Amino acid sequence: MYAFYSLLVYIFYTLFRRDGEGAAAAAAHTRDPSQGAGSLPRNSRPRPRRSRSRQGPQQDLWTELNGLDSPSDPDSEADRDEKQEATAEGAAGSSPEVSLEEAITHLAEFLSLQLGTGESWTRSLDPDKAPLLLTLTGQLLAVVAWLQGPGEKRPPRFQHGLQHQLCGSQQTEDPAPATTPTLSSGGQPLAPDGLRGAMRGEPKGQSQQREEEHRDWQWLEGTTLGQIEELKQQLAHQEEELSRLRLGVGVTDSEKRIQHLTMENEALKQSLSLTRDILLQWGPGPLVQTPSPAQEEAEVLMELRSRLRETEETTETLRAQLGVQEGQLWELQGALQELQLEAATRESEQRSKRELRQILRQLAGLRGHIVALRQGCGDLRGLVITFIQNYQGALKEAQGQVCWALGELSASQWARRVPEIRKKPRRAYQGRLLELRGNIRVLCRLKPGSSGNLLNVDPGPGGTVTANYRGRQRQFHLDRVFPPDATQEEVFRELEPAVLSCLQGYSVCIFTYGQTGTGKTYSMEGPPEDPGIAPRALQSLFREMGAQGGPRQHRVTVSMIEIYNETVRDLLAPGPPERLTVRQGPEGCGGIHVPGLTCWDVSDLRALHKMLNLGRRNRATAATHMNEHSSRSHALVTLTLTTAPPPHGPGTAGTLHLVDLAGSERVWKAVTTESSVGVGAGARGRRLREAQTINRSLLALGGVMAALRARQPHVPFRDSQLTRLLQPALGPGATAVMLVQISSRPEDVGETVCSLKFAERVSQVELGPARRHRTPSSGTPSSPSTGGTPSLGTPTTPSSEGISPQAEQTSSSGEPHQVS
Ligand SMILES: Nc1ncnc2c1ncn2[C@@H]1O[C@H](COP(=O)(O)OP(=O)(O)OP(=O)(O)O)[C@@H](O)[C@H]1O
Repeated sequence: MYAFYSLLVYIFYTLFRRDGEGAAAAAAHTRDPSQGAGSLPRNSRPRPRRSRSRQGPQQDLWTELNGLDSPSDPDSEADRDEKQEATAEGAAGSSPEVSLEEAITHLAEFLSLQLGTGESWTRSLDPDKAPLLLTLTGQLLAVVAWLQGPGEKRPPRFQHGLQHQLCGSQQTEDPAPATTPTLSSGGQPLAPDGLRGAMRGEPKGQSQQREEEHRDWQWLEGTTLGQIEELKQQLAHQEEELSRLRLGVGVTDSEKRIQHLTMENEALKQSLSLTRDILLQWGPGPLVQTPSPAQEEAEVLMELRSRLRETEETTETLRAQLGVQEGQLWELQGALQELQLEAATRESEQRSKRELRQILRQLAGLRGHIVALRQGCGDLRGLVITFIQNYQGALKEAQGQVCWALGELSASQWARRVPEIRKKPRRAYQGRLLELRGNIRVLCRLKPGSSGNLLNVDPGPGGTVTANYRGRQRQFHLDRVFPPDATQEEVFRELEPAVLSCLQGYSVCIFTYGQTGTGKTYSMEGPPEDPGIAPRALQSLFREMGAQGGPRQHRVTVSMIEIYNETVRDLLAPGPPERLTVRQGPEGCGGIHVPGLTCWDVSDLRALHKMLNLGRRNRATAATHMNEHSSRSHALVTLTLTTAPPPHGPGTAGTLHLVDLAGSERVWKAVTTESSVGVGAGARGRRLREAQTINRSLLALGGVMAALRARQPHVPFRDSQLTRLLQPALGPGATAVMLVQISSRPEDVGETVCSLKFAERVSQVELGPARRHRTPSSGTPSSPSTGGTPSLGTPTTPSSEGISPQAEQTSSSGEPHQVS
C-alpha cells in the first residue's frame, strides 16, 4: 500500500508539474522522472503533495516502482539492481527514459500484485470482480494519461483501462449520450465523445475543444465522485464490521481482525483524502470549489464515534442506574407485599370488630326484650299476690279464733293428765344421755299422703331416706326417721330427754324445717286433740318440775317472737305486736340483746298455754293455695327454766327454744299457683316478698350451718334476723335438734331432696360438748346473767343466753303486768 501511494504521488507530481510548466515541460519531466528524486527514502511513507514544484522523490519512487514488478523472482531482483544502477546514473545526469505508459504498466502490475489476484494488469479485468480501489486508481491513471498528451499519443492500454472503468461505473449513471461510454470494434469499452475525440486528435476549434474538455472534466468528476461514494460505503461497511467485532469479548482473532480493519480503514481514509486533494487541485474551477466529502465524512465519522462513546458511556451509566433502580424496585415490591399483608390483617380485624359490634347490638336487643318480659312477669305476680291476699285476709280472723279455742281445750286436757304424769319416775339421766347422743341431732318425719316410688324410707334410729330424683338415686342418713304413720307421741318421746335437760341447765333448741305444708306446724304445735312437740314439752317440763319439788323451786318465763319479712315482732306484747330490734349482747358475754321484749313469768301449765295461744293469735299467717294454714313467718318460743340452787350447791338456768320455721318453697311455685286462683296485685306482691325473705333467711341459716360444720372462725350469724336470734341456740355448748318434715308426693320430690341435703349438712355440724349453765349457790334461783333472786311475781332480768325478757312480766296467774 505504501508503494501504491508513492506511485500515486509520483503520478500526481508529474501532472502538477505539467500543469504548472506547460505541456511540453511536463512531457520532458515525465520522460526524466529521476530529477530531484534522490532524496526520498525508500521505505518512507509518501504523503499527498499539494505543492506542484516539488520534484525530489521522483527518482526514488520510480526506482521503487521498477523493483516491484516481480519481488519474488531472483531475475527480477537482478533487473531491479540494474534499474537501481540506471537510476543512479540518471541521478548523475543521464537518467533513463521511462515513458508514462511504462509507468502505468508498472503501476498496473503493482496493483495486481497488491491485490493478490495473480493476474497482470495487461489482462482484461472483470469489472464485477475488480476492487473498487483498483478501479478508482485505473480511472485516475486514465485521466493522467489523457492529460499527458494529445489524443494520438495517449497509450491505448491506458485508453482501454479508462474506457473499461468508465463503462463499468458510468454505464447506467450518466444518461448523456455524448458521455456514455461505448464499446469499440474490438470489444473494448470506449471513452466519452469528448475524450474519444481528443484521443482521435480530430481538429477542432479552440473553444469547442475547451467545451469538450470541460464536459469530459464534468464526466470525470461525476465518475470519481461516484467511486468516492462507493468507497464511503465500503468504509461504512468496514466501520460496521469493526463495531460488530468490537462487541466481541475476549476473542483474540477478533481483536486481530479489528486491528487489520482499523489499518485498512485508515488507508481508505487516506486514499479518500488523497483523491479529494487530487480532485481539488487537479480539476478546473467547479472541481476546485467542490468541498472535501471524505474529510467531512471523516469528521462526521469522528463525531459519530465520539457520540457513540458518549452513548456507550451514557448506556453504562443508565445500566448502573437501572441496576440500582431494580434493587429499589425489589425493595418496594417487598414493602408493597408487607403493606398488602398488613392491609389484609387490618381488614380481617375490622371485619371481626364489625361482627362483634353486630353481636353486641343483638345482645342488647335481647337484654331489652328480657327486661320487658321481666316487667310483665312482675306485673302478673303482683296480680296473683293481690288476689291471694284478699282471699287469705278473710280466713285470718277465723283461724285466730279457732286456734284460741283449740289452745283452751288443750290446756284443760293437760291439766287433767298432770297427776298421772307425776306418777312416772324421775329421769335424771336425760342430761347425760343428751351429752352421749351428741349436741346436734337431725330427725326426719314424712307427712302422710300419697306415696310414690320416688322415696324409699328406712325408718328408725339411724334410718335412711332414698330419693330417686332426675334419674339419680341418692340416700340420706339421719339420726332417726319417722314414717308417715308415726304419732305425735313417738316424735316427742324422741325429743323429751333434750327437753327435760333444760331443767339441768342445758340450752336446747328444737326447730322444724321443711317445705311448705309438710307438717312443721303440725309436728310443733299439733291439733288440740293430738298436741305436738311444744305442748308435750311444756307438759313434760311442768311435770318434771313438780316431781322435783314443785313450781316453787323453779322459775319459768316465756317469750314469743315472730320474724316476718325480716321484722322482729313481740307476739306476747299486751297490745298490738311491736317491732323489736335485735342487738349484740355485751362484749365478752356472747348472745344477743332484744330491748323491749315482753317476758311472761308463768307458774303453771295453764298460764303457759294461755300465753302461747296469745302468741299464736298474734302470729302473722297467710293462707296459701298449698296450705291454707301455712304460717308465713318464723315463730320462736323461748322458755327459761331457772332452778333454785340446793342448800349447798349452785342452781341451774336452762333454756328451751321451740322454733317453727316458715316453709321453704320455691317462689315461682307459690306465685304461679296463686295466680291460678286469681288474687289481687297487692296480695301477690306481698306474697312474693314473703317468699323471698323466707328463703333468704333460710339460706342464711344454711350458711351458718356450713360455717359451723367447717369450724370456721367466723360464723355469719348477722346475715339475717333468724340467725341472729338463733345464735345463742347454736352457740358452743348448746344442743340443737332439727326435725325435717318432708313430703312423699312425687311433685314435691325436688323440695324433699333439698330439705334432705340441708339436713345432711346440719348433721355434720359440731357445736362442741353440751354445757350446763349454773346459777350461784345463793339459795334462790335467779337469772344466770344477773344472779338476782328468783321469785315469782318479781321482775326478771335480762339473760345472757340470748332472748331476754325485760319490759314486762306476768304474774303467776298468767296476767301480764308492767314492771314497776
Ligand atoms: N303427720 C300428719 N298427720 C296428719 N296430718 C298432717 C300431718 N302432717 C301435716 N298434716 C296436715 O297437713 C296440713 C299442713 O300441715 P302444717 O300446717 O303443719 O304444714 P306446715 O309445714 O306448717 O306449713 P307452713 O310451712 O305453711 O306453715 C295440715 O292440715 C295438717 O293437719
